[in-house]
Amino acid sequence: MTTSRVLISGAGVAGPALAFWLRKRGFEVTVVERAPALREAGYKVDVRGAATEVLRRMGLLEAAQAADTGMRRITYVKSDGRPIAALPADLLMGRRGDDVEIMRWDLSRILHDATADGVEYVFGDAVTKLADGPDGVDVTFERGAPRRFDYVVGADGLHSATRRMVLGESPLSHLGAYISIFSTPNLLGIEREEVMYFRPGRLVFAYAMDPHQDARVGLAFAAPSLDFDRRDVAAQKRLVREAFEGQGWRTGEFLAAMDKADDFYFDSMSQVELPSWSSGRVVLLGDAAHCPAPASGQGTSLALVGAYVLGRHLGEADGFAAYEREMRPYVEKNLAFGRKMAKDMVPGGRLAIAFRTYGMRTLKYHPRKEQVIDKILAPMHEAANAIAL
Ligand SMILES: Cc1cc2nc3c(=O)[nH]c(=O)nc-3n(C[C@H](O)[C@H](O)[C@H](O)COP(=O)(O)OP(=O)(O)OC[C@H]3O[C@@H](n4cnc5c(N)ncnc54)[C@H](O)[C@@H]3O)c2cc1C
Repeated sequence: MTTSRVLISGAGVAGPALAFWLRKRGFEVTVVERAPALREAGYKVDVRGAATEVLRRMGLLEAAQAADTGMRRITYVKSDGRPIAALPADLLMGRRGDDVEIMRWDLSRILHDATADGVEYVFGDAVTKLADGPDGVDVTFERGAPRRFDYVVGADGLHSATRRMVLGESPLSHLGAYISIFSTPNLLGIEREEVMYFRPGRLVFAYAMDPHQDARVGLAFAAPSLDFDRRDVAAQKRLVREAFEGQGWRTGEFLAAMDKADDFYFDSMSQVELPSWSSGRVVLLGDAAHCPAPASGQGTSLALVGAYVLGRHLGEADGFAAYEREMRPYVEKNLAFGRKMAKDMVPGGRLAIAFRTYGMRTLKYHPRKEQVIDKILAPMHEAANAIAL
């Protein structure tokens, strides 16, 4: 029997994780990544529940834990910067057992390094055309020579080009908010701390691991679907400025830092919901198949678990159907959770903020705050564990 050749488009989280399992099964794996190198920009992401078990089975849990952000505290502030409440990060984020919070690039690097030997990584290229036939998929690249693969996997994120090529335009489900995130000097001098500030229809957050290193600032705001060019960064920065100008606390300084930031990220809080994740010999994975929206905090976990499940089934007669059958209920739970979180992430009006502020103030003194938080976060833990591996 000849070795099956698999092309994975995207070296984020899902792509290298799938490469890990396929290489183990003896596939010849190529990963093509549009960026010229592993993408360094990013934010912190969570690995929870079933996904931590996947990292353990990969033998990478310890490496991920060693790179944990070690965030200690979440502080809510008023417009004059005075704290409303400061609570332990693990408590508020509902961290359990082996859950990991890690910078996206650290995780991506760990997965890449674990697969660099034996997997062909091609950076700075992208698929332009897929011709799916009975004997394989003929793939045309932007730069490289055309090649034939037995299977192609689209692990190319929320705006997946693979998805567009095989399933046509599928509109994203906009959840009513936008989020931007970028690096700034650590203006607050914080260490292993996240600071949050709420305004009607707006959320500002800033976190840093080290007082001497850059912080990440996030600016999220409620808005109906906006028309903007995804390549026009200056226009996106203008949208964020319009939403946050004059909003108090340190937002003016953050906006000034945003203008200088070269790792500015901006996107809609959106989900991908598809009736099917494959067509012929092409299959989608991770955010490309089922982005649950950043507010869910579950995208990374879905990507890792999806890679594990697809890695077991790819190449079997009914492999894509089995992958989808096992993943669907877990994905649906997390999409539902993501929709709920997107509503809660950015507060509505002043009343909603007053309610939240009251909750945070009193929680600090609540004798059973662990149980209160556990109850609030029960749907997250349920979603994170809604698959038997
Ligand atoms: C602001 C923000 C905060 C988030 N916070 C969290 C969180 O707290 N917890 C959590 O679990 N998740 C979080 N996420 C989501 C998480 O980052 C994603 O769900 C996760 O990274 C999905 O992995 P992926 O590999 O499917 O996609 P991605 O990580 O997006 O990787 C896709 C890769 O494909 C590449 N690519 C794109 N197009 C092409 C192409 N045409 N050809 C080749 N390569 C291509 C990209 O450069 C990228 O490297 C957050 C996301 C955002 C945006």
